[in-house]
Amino acid sequence: MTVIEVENLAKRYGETVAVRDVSFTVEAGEIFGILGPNGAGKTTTVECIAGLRTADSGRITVLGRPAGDPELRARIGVQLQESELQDKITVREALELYSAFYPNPADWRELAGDLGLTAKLRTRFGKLSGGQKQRLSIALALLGNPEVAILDELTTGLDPQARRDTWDLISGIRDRGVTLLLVTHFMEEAERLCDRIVVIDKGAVAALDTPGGLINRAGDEQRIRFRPSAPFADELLTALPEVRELSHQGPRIEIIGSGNLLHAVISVLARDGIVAAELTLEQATLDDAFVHLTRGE
Ligand SMILES: Nc1ncnc2c1ncn2[C@@H]1O[C@H](COP(=O)(O)OP(=O)(O)OP(=O)(O)O)[C@@H](O)[C@H]1O
Repeated sequence: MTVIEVENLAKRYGETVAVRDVSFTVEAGEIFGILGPNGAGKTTTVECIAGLRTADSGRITVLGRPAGDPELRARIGVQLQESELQDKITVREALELYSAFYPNPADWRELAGDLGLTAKLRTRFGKLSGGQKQRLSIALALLGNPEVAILDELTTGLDPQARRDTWDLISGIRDRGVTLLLVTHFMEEAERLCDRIVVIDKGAVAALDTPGGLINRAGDEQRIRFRPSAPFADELLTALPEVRELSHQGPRIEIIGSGNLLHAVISVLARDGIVAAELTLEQATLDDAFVHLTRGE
């Protein structure tokens, strides 16, 4: 079932074209990522989906209704960038206050427990750490028991451990049947969490694929480095169809190639009783794919 449908979305602020032409669909139960460089139009896109901004043209439906429909308010949970609360409000007060906005709120105590906030219920917002603030804003986005949650840059500013904890949390939210739309700058995050990713660049869709599919577009090039246990003739390896380049770097050898490169190289060396010590293999990453897709004009 399609949960979010965006068709030819366009939005400008005065002279600035924030979104030129964006289309994609999100299916029920997916974790769908929006990736793109600064100013690409990601936040504008999700704000239009959440009904917080009106599109200039194009069509957006969420759960079969037009974006902005009042009926959607309780069915979409939104955690947006810079959703700062007042410094003096306590965690408990914020949770109670937001609960009152919804007809069928989740049990805020349970949510606070799931998000590791129980010990902080009496703490004022201004005294929370970055990670705790982030977890509270996720809790507030989930208070209404939404069917769709929109999370914008949810782990920006978090340390690596807090980021990993948040990833586990997001997977847990999906397991409850919530469809998730994530805006992120972190490739590793997108790769780990998202079923599919749309890359937006300069207000338009640059690519839409699974993380693996995007990586494949960056090319199949691989780089192997190792120290051979005994000298051998370069031709032994350069004759392989998988090998494109071979170079010597002191005692180490670097090979660039594609296909089943590692297996081909190791098999040939093994035949001559040569061991490849200190072996490393580099493959294209989502970072490479991102740069490849959004590079220059
Ligand atoms: N309220 C606004 N008024 C005027 N221009 C805006 C406004 N909001 C965004 N813009 C401009 O629209 C463009 C797209 O901004 P948007 O915030 O949607 O991009 P983004 O991809 O979310 O960027 P970032 O990754 O930096 O958050 C940018 O050029 C931005 O400066």
